[in-house]
Amino acid sequence: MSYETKKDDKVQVYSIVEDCASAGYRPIIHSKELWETTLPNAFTHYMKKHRKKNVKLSKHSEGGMVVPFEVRDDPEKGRGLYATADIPKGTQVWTSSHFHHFKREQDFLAFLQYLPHNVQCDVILWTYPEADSTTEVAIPFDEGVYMNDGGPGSSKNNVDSQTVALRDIKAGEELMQDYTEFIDLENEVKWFAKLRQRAFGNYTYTQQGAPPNLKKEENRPESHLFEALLHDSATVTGHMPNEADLAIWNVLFGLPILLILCFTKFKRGRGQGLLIFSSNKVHGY
Ligand SMILES: C[S@@+](CC[C@H](N)C(=O)[O-])C[C@H]1O[C@@H](n2cnc3c(N)ncnc32)[C@H](O)[C@@H]1O
Repeated sequence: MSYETKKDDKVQVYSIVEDCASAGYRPIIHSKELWETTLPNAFTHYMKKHRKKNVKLSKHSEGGMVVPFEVRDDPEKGRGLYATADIPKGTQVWTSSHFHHFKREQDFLAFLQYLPHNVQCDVILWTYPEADSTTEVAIPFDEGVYMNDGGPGSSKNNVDSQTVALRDIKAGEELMQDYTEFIDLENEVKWFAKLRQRAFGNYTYTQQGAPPNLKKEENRPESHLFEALLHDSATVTGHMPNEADLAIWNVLFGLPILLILCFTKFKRGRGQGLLIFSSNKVHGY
């Protein structure tokens, strides 16, 4: 869908998704490719073309989550971060080497242009308004974006606003923050609130809770096979199904089926084509 905004009194039209909550957006557990390639590439393209600057982004290995963790999909909260080892109180759990800020709507929209729609929805979900600014929003390009909110003042919060463990955290516990410590719910960045509203309707940070398609499996219309893969094998970091895994699945299962179908079709036909030719050879014609 198109999204119009004004820059220097000229109307600019961007192709930005506006209907993530209803249009079948699938919140998948992403492979490392998203953090290491897709998002950095989109950002460097945007900087080069729109800000006329070349940027050199820090390597993914230089920051982000710095404790052992896995990403799991919770039916209520969507994706979340879980400790896979005990974390002592006072440990830094995340560092901010991949943090990006956008002050202007047109910059954020220009950046989104370089992303597929599904990822645009994720980026809009993960971006948040800076607490001490009325114009600026921020997003890290790493798995830190999966950290959920434990609620204001709740004992579920075990990570503080500086991303330090507030108490000893046991392996298996979800890592949670109090969003109100770094998001100013009273003074949301207006241009971003509008964009988020267009993408997710009324499901905002102020109404705690995930958008319906984050919450319920049955609202995710696409492939059950992929969903099953996510749940069965994707919870441990480093063992998530990525594009390469899916390509192997396609070759393993798709190719034999395709060959059988082609073979049957050609055999019923007039005996032409590569498959019959090789089958002729096999049978010694
Ligand atoms: C930074 S993202 C966190 C990761 C997110 N769960 C996901 O699947 O990508 C923030 C969004 O997660 C959801 N969320 C965070 N904490 C939640 C909670 N305690 N209960 C329900 N939804 C929550 C809300 O939709 C929020 O806007």
